[in-house]
Amino acid sequence: MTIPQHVTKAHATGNDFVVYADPTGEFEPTADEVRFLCDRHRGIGGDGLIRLAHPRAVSDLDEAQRAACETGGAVWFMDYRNADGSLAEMCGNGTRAITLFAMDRGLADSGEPFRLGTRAGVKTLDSLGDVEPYGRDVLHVDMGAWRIGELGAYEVAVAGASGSARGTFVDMGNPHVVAVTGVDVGSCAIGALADLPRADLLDSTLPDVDDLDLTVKPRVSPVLESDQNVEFVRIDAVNADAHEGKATMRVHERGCGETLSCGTGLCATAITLRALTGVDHWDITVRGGILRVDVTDANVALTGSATLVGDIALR
Ligand SMILES: N[C@@H](CCC[C@H](N)C(=O)O)C(=O)O
Repeated sequence: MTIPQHVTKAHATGNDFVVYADPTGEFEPTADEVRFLCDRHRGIGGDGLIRLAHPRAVSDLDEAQRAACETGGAVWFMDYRNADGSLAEMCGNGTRAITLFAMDRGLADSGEPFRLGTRAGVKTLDSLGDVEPYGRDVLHVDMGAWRIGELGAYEVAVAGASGSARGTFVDMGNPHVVAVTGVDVGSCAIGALADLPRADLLDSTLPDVDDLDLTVKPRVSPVLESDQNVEFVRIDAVNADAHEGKATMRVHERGCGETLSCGTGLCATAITLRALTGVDHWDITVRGGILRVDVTDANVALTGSATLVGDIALR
């Protein structure tokens, strides 16, 4: 085994992880070990596995990535693996879960900003305590720079549903395609999807977000070589004067399937909604809770809770 005997189960708004600290760098997991630990029937169960290690102990990093950690003041690195054993560049919810874990283990100071290395650069986290409506142990993450592709350049289809939606590519360090599938006409100044300024690019004939079957991987065309995470979004409310909006999102993640929450997916969602509506601040409901996303031209910030569930001694 290249995993330690003691691991911890954690989650951040229902996006769940097996986590452990590896200060000596001797526990880099194999893909088989990740699949075993994340297996919900034969293992502990998780959408992914996170090893907290020093950058020099993460074998896939190149010198430039290690140097970026040093320059950015990141002593610790989030080595993230999807449940299927694949590596991912970034995990927004994972940054909060592993930072809470680091604070709990005395590896990070909850009164100070924590700089965490990731394959998508150094992220800075601040602990906010309990904050309504986001929950307990809320952390704010500066997720850094983002990039959006042409609006509606992809077609997204879902198993068992007729119709399709237009999807927009967003690079959050990891790849996302965001499909806006509807507007709650009751609570929006916008009357319908068709009233959005770029409606011609977004016309959706998919059912409501709540009615989609995401047990099967959605089809995205043209195909992305990187594969992708896919978000399905309903706009629930827009207050253009206050620059605030509310939305509901569901996600099918690359490397594990539907999850209750996806931090990078929430950021990709808010970035796409901002491009459509001009609104910068979004409260987004996912199956695992409510999170806040604040977007500027330069960066995007994610705010949400994290939870340590328990410590497990492996046999
Ligand atoms: N759940 C994560 C994203 C995890 C990685 C993703 N599945 C990928 O392969 O890109 C998040 O909270 O961002």
